[in-house]
Amino acid sequence: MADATAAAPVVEPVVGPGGSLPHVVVVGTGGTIAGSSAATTAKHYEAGVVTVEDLLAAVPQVGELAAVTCEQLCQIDSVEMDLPLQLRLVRRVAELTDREDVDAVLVTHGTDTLEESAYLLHLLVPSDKPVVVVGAMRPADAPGADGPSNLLNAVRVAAHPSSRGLGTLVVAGEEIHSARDVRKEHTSRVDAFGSLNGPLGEVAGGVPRYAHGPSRLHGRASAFDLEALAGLDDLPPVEVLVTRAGLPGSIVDAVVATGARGLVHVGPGAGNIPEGVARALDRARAAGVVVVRSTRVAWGTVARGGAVDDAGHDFVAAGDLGPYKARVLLALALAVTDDTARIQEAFDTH
Ligand SMILES: NC(=O)C[C@H](N)C(=O)O
Repeated sequence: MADATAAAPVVEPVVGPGGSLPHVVVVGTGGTIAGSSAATTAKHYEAGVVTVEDLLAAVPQVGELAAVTCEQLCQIDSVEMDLPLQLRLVRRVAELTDREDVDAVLVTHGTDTLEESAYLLHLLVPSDKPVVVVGAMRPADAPGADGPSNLLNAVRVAAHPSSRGLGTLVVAGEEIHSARDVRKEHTSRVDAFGSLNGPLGEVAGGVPRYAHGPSRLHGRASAFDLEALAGLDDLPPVEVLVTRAGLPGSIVDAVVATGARGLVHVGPGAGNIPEGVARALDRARAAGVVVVRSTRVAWGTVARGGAVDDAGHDFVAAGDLGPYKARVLLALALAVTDDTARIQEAFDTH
């Protein structure tokens, strides 16, 4: 299914003596959490097959925590996610959090690009209401499927008042990560996600417990205003270019020729750049392309003026933001400005 929107209550809430339960809207986008092994013989399983209503119906315990309604924004393997669809997701979540009768929004999403969609939500949704993104590593019909328990924990997080004001949260197993810091760091294990400085908190005894809050600006406090992007169906093109030993500068020129307005360079170590590539990146910069320097190393900071003279080249240093989130932030920044000082500030604070 490519694109459908439906809203129907699927889990009858059990209303306790204290009054009504929080209203959580679950927006389905597909992924392995909605995957099925029975749906294909050509590969291990097909992602994005089971509807979000059916996913929720398999976890009746959520009815004790929240009044849940569901809608299906799309039904895809998250490898197909792109910025136009991610913008649609952000706008839909913002509309929902704006509604008085909605207390929190939960997004089910494939894990492959979950961190990029979650980061865009984190930067743009102007609300203190909890926004939670959740996926799974095993398809819904696999033995030991992790989707149902992840979904239950995600509802626990979304429905709890202590989750307010923390931006977009990613629930993986018992862990609650900030969308800004989380990354998928394993191809197949159930505990596939991690954050440089650990999760914000965990679900223990059925309750979210936070050790600390998100480190950077998000939502209403971020420099980005969703309303200012009204009318934009896409963000400016930004490419990610990985340096390997002996990469010819002509590859950089070819990428620039595609019309890229921004380039995230993924270098070894602390974002190092070979001389020939640096000359090509200088040509790109002279042509108006904004160059962000990032690293192929899993974790750590690309410090401004560290491995490279960023001021001399007029490059932007990505800090500890990985290359794929750097692409998201640069695309968003380029929708507003070409000024590299302002873009560096955005990288330092978001
Ligand atoms: N575990 C997963 O969700 C992987 C799947 N390919 C997806 O991202 O949609």
